[in-house]
Amino acid sequence: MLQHQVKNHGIPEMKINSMLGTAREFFHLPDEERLKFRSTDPNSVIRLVTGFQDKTRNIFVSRQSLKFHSHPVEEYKSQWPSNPPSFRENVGEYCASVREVEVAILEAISESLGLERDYIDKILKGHYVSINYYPACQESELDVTYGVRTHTDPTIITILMQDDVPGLQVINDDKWINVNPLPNAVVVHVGDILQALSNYRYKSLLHQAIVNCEKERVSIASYCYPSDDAMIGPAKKLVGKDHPAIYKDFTYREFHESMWRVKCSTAKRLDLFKARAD
Ligand SMILES: O=C(O)CCC(=O)C(=O)O
Ligand SMILES: [Fe+2]
Repeated sequence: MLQHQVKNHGIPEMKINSMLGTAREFFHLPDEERLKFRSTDPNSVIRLVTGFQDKTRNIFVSRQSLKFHSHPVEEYKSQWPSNPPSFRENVGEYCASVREVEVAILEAISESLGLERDYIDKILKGHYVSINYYPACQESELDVTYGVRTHTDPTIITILMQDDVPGLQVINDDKWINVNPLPNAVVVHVGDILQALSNYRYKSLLHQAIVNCEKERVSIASYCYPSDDAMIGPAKKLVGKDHPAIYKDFTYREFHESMWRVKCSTAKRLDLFKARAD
């Protein structure tokens, strides 16, 4: 499994619509209201990231995103925006529902690997949300404007909810394919941590988002990640004579730290933790 759209996940349609509506409202607020959350510190509890020019490739990355910690909801809620007034309630309810889906999927993944059902739950810590907003772009900017550049997520899994505007693309046999939104479905991506932990049985997904000239687009990414001290090398049960360990043991803290320190394409991020240099 690289990526799946999952329906009947149990998140009520009403909560999905409220979440997407609140997200849109937030990004329609006046600049000064949103920019209060701007920060370049990746460790801040909440931060707004705005569009920027990637000079090395001469492209404009148009995504704006509000990124924040969200589990447990009660611990972080007071630091979330109070404008629009529905934000804390709608986002809190959505996040609590997503968490349940996340745990169920992680249990199924653990079992599919022949590990104890709670193997991944045990190292699970947080849940980090990125509310992504892609303004409609001008036709003339199409060649130079990206939504989000090609990347893999530094997560165990990511649960992505998109509105009804297409934009997400995933790689399949070296070709980009569109993941057109299905009503109320969530997209589940495998992230880098699951790739390491599963000793490459699951492979993290290369994806990107393109922009649309007719309509703005909103997506909600829920990133599920381990605690700082969690060991995220291959599970011992998945290593043997026929399956040498592809990665060494490392902590999530080491991974996270190197992610910000070492400038390399996200697809190469895990190479730093390989058991043997090829
Ligand atoms: O908006 C999308 O479809 C993709 C967003 C994404 O890849 C992310 O937030 O990591
Ligand atoms: Fe992503």
